[in-house]
Amino acid sequence: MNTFHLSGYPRVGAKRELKFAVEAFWKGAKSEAELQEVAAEIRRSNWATQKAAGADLLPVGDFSFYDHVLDLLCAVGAIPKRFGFDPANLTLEQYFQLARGNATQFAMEMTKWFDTNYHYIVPEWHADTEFSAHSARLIEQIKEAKAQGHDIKPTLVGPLTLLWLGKKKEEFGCRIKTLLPKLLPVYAQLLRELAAEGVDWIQIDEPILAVDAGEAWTNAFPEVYQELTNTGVRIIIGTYFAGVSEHIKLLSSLPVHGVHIDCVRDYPQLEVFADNYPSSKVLSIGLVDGRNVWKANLTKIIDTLQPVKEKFGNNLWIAPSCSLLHSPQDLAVEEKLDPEIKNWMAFAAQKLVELGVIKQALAHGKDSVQAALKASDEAAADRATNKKIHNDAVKARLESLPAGADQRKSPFATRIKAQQEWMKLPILPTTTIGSFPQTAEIRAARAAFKKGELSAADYDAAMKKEIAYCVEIQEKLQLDVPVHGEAERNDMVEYFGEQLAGYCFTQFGWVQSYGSRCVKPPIIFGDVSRPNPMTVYWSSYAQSLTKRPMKGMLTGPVTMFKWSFVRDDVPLSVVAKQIALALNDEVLDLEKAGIKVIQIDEPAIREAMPLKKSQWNEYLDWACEAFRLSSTGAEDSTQIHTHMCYSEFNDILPAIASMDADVITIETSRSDMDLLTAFGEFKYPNDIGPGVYDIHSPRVPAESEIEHLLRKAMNVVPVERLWVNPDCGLKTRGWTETIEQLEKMMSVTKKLREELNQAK
Ligand SMILES: CN1c2c(nc(N)[nH]c2=O)NC[C@@H]1CNc1ccc(C(=O)N[C@@H](CCC(=O)N[C@@H](CCC(=O)N[C@@H](CCC(=O)O)C(=O)O)C(=O)O)C(=O)O)cc1
Ligand SMILES: N[C@@H](CCS)C(=O)O
Ligand SMILES: [Zn+2]
Repeated sequence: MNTFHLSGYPRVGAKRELKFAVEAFWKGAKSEAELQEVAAEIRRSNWATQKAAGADLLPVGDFSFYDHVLDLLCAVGAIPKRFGFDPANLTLEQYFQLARGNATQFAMEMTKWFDTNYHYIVPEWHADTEFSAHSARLIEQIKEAKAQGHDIKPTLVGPLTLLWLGKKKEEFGCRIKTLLPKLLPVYAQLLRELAAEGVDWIQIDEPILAVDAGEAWTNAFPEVYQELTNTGVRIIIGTYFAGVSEHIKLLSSLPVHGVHIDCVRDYPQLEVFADNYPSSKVLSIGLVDGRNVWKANLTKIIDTLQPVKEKFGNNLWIAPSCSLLHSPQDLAVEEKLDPEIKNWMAFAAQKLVELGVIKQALAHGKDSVQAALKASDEAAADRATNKKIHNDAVKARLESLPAGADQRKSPFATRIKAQQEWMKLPILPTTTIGSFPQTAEIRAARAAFKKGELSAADYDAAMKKEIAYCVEIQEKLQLDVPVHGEAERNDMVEYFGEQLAGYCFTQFGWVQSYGSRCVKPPIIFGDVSRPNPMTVYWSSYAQSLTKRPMKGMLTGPVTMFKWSFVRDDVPLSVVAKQIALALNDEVLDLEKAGIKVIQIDEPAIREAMPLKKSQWNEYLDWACEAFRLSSTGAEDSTQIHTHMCYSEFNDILPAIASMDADVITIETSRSDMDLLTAFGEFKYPNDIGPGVYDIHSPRVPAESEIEHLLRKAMNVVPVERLWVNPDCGLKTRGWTETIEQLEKMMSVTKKLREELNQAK
């Protein structure tokens, strides 16, 4: 029999039960015991669903109250010393403080998990970081699963990937030389403790094999896996998100018991591994997409796997391409999706059923799953030809774009003069990134409106009241370029997805973004266009409340597709450019309505980069072209902003410059403006607004901290090109701290303006 296994499942609960329980615990409205009960019920229900679908080895270690990388750091005792916590006696309260900060300590940093919209907690590495094994939490969950009658396979991020993911907090040379000798025995100790608990198989994920991590990292694999294999557990190495064919020799020679490969992201590697990986070891093949919502083509998958089975026998295992953490949980609860489109989809629960069918077909032949294959074939055929997907006008518009259609009318030097003429901004102009606090009242009003308990007129009035308050606050603060605050938006991507043709959206398709925060990515199923203006109404209303130039706010084409589930029948470049043209309609309508400062956010431009460097240039060419297309045709005097956050941008500065936004605002405060230094050295040509404080914390920075960052910025960017703004949007903040933070930002700006004016 071919083992059906998986490495992870959505953990927030089908209706986000964990999110609500964790947030209640933080507020003191739920005890730890009550929170643990909710968590145990989620695990129980997840395992039961997996077992019912036919899974043979169920994951343990995929559940987390905040983040599984943070859990692993706790298990290997590598929590930052600055918190002063004892890793052997870490409480749940302290665990959350690591992730969220406390009165004296900043939260640990978080960043994107490879090319996903999931954020992990970044390990903090010092030369003197110490490690110690703490397996109790994992062992409790192993016992829990076994008590429920399950065969299990715990999954952990591997030691090399863990080291690679972390950030050196001071320069101490090579992490492999300094830290690996300390981590490895502890990691091995952890495995020995699991072996003593009766664990037979463990999956150790080393996704760094799929990125270009470099030779030093790959060279370390043999010694590490020799040591870990000596612990008595059987190891399958997990890889995903890109191919690992280039490491076939290394992977074949490691003394482990198997490997998992993602054949959705890299189909050709299936043949490479089928032909070259030793059949005495387990080859786990992921052909069911863990990163998207489309049904698998079951007939094709079974036909592909059959010859592999002939060579590998029971050593062929089947699994989703990666952890299902990145999938929405259950399509069955969706009541409002167009039934035809819904029939093309599979969420995590349905993907398990698909794997169950594949397993059955491999064991008993295709005839034994005839009905399931017929349904799968019909869905695939319908999706390939359905008219809902195709819009000839959209295709024709894209195909007939003239050469240079992506260029503004004049170069930046001319445009900025036309903009300065009417904007008359002071030196060091101030702005924010767009969103203001999404309060419980705003969310409740929207929930009531969606349920039909609040009329459209009352919802409209409630949002206008929020916008008016937001503008009034910015007037008082004397922010030079105000925003409307995005109160009417559930999310910066979903909001637009709801209004664009070619997109559909779910009621419950939540995916964890970080900690208790989730997003509900909309789904691009066909050609995208904009039937009606999307933001003009709200931006015009906001502009009517102030004489200052109101900044309109759109989400850019790359971020729109990257934070959506995307159709997989056309290249991403086509999807991005279709969205760009839809956004371009909006830009021109905003301009007509008198909104002449327009921000097109692209926070996902870095995360959308292919994991393999060899594919970067091709991606950057079309991604930057798509961005430029979205503002094409705008007048010189219209000022286009863009915004980026959450990522390192140093290595793509020329591409960012080629986007040719008049102003870019970027997250820089958490790296103490290091990123900006790169912008300065590169001589970024247009205006730039480096974030002067971190918006992820309610902490109000001291004026001296903001001044330090702003002075650093003034040293690397010509002062006439420099803007002042926070790092990112303020939607996760409360009003009290927001106002205090912005007051500090304004006060420092005014002080420096005076200084600059006196120096003239
Ligand atoms: C900038 N970020 C974003 C990313 N991806 C996106 N798609 N969007 C982003 O903004 N990736 C990188 C970062 C990640 N950062 C964040 C920050 C904050 C959140 C967040 O707050 N998420 C919310 C859900 C947001 C939402 O869609 N809200 C809806 C539904 C509100 C809701 O929960 N309603 C309740 C009832 C409420 C009530 O009655 O009071 C319900 O439906 O049950 C809305 O506003 O309408 C979260 O709470 O997790 C995410 C990523
Ligand atoms: N305009 C968005 C950008 C977030 S990256 C906001 O302010 O929330
Ligand atoms: Zn941002």
